[in-house]
Amino acid sequence: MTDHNSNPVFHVRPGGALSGRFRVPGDKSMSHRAVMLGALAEGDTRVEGFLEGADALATLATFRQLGVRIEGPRHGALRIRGVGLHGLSAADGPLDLGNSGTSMRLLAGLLAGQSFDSTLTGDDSLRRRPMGRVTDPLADMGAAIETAPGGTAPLLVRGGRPLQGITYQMPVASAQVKSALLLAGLYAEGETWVHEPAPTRDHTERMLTGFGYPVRRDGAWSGVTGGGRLQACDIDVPADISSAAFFLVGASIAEGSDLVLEHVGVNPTRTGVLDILDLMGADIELRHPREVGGEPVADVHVRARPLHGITIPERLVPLAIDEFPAIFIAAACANGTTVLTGAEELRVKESDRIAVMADGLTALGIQVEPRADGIVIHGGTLTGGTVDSHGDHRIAMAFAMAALRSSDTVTIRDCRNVDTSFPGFADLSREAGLGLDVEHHAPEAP
Ligand SMILES: O=C(O)C1=C[C@@H](OP(=O)(O)O)[C@@H](O)[C@H](O)C1
Ligand SMILES: C=C(OP(=O)(O)O)C(=O)O
Repeated sequence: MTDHNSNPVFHVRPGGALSGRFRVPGDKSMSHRAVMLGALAEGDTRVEGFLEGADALATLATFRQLGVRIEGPRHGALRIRGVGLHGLSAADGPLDLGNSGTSMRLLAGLLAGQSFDSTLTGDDSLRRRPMGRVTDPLADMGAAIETAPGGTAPLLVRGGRPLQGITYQMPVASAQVKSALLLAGLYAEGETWVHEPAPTRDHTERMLTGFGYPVRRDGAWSGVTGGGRLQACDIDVPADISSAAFFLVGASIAEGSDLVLEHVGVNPTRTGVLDILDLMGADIELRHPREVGGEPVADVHVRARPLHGITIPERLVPLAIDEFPAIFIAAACANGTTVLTGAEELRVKESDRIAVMADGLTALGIQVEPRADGIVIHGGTLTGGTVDSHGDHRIAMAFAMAALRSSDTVTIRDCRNVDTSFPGFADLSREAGLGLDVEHHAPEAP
């Protein structure tokens, strides 16, 4: 377990290979939604495979503050005593969502439909991220949400406002915006329809359907009608493909690697990383494809194979949006040049993932050309060196895998947030063959 009073530094020895068969922790997107929809349902919802990482735990703590009784998590199992769509009660203080953009944006929509006020806040990173993308369309529905100057958190979500359904075409392909509007739509008069400019993860739509709430889907449109009910159900959360991605890349780049990742969620709105690695020449095979609770799942077998640079098709960007830090490491180890465009969203994640990855790759001797909406990465030889993750969990884990191909130790600073999405990453990756040591640092005085 990570010591939350310290800011760990990873030291990763060069070389090695990854092998074994294991299951990475539960899907973060589905874990958030399981708690939210379970809380709003009538009856008890049992969840298995819940992600016990800080982001999903922030959502869970929020619903406890909103008066929902939740037992667990115990080894990924939860029992949520649903209170029904209108059964939440006002929290006794601000809701602190830590590092989690998904929690804040989805809750902005859900809480806009309540009879009471709520304040949503988070850490420094979350308080820098754009919230206007949800508060503007929610205002069109009749919500009253106050933001800090610049449209950032803290958000004061006023309750007791009647909401009306809207028809909204999203300017960015965002599952968080789509989900926020659909959740507000549960409380709105009439129909709420959201159009996505490119396919984004559809866990909200699938899970609402699993809870017996009708969702209409028509091409790029998703729609709900307010005033229905959610019926409790059982949810089996698969392993998170976004966490699996570090091992897919690590095993692809490290000669001699051979890994099986079990029970991975392979919803087609999430498998861009598999398509991109396939285009780069990776050896990845899906075994025993099956459907679990309305979500496709498979065991993923990966073996090392030389990769080559590619121009990443823009249509794959939203389908791999969280996997780019790992994909950039694959590109750095590939023969030739990889070009990414159409990915300006990476600049407003937990960190500016284009700038922070470009700096880290440069520090490890790789030639890169960052662009406003992407990056060009020239595959080369990784030296050792020190990189700063800027508190971004995915950047820390991506650079840990880079050491498999570096000539000297890779040191990664500011790894405290790895626990947000992947508790146990250090131990699991060590068991798989990574030479990772964790050094704990006391936090700096404010
Ligand atoms: O809906 C979700 O669970 C998520 C959607 C994506 O964000 P955007 O909707 O901002 O693209 C993704 O980056 C995030 O990690 C999780
Ligand atoms: C972008 C991410 O999460 P969130 O937006 O929920 O902070 C992520 O996990 O990579």
